[in-house]
Amino acid sequence: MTDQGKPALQRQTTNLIEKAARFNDISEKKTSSRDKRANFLSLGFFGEGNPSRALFNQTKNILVIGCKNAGKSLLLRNISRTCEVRTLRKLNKNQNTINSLPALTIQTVPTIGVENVTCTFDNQPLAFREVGSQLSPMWPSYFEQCSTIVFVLDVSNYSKIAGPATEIMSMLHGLMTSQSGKPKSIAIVLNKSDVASAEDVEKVTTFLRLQELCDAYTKHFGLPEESHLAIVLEISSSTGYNIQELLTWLS
Ligand SMILES: Nc1nc2c(ncn2[C@@H]2O[C@H](COP(=O)(O)OP(=O)(O)OP(=O)(O)O)[C@@H](O)[C@H]2O)c(=O)[nH]1
Ligand SMILES: [Mg+2]
Repeated sequence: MTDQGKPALQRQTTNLIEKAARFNDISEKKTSSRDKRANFLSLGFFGEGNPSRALFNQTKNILVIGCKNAGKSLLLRNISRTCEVRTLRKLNKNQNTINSLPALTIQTVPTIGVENVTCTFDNQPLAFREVGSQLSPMWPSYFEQCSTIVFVLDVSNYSKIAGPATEIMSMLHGLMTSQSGKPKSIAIVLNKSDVASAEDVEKVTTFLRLQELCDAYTKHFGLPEESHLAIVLEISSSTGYNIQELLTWLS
């Protein structure tokens, strides 16, 4: 039977099926499977510029520890703000860098117990958990639940530096001797670098042999230096100095 001979409804259906087949054929040739996934994801369900990471990236659990008043809570406030501003700027297709935020002047209160903060940096979900200094004997029990540890060290007062250094050594030793699977990433952040009395961070790093400790830790797990498994970073939770660098390393 010719097309003319077919009932109208059947003809229309055949046309539609042929059209759909042609469209698929063209789309198949034009679009690689990767592009197709990106197109699907860019439908806008997930908000940000490259949402595939938000969908496929697992949340990273980050433990934030350090002595009393080291600046852990203020660091988390600044991290939250930096993530929000960066996301907004990206959405507005403004700029990707955040250089000009005013210093954070909010007052923090000593953390009793545990404080959780979640945010997203470049579509990587991050879950921070600050465990207050009062719980320092229990820090090792939190190691298991995280992939990364940020140890905050206050470098504004030289007399306060020796205590945390011992904590860092015992933490690294504990992690090296534990049998848990994947090695944890470690950032030792030298905070309050904005304070006039702050020790020269290179001096602190050398004095406490922090870089050597990080290198030994990385080597212990058979990883090259370039893996940046353990890093030392000068920051200021107040001015935001190097917060973006820390977030880049974390994500
Ligand atoms: N100038 C300056 N002050 C800071 C910085 N980071 C923290 N502070 C101040 O140090 C004090 C303690 O900061 P927190 O963030 O509460 O310290 P913490 O480590 O969370 O303290 P605990 O929860 O008690 O263990 C606050 O008065 C902060 O404003 C910094 O980078 N520069
Ligand atoms: Mg706190």
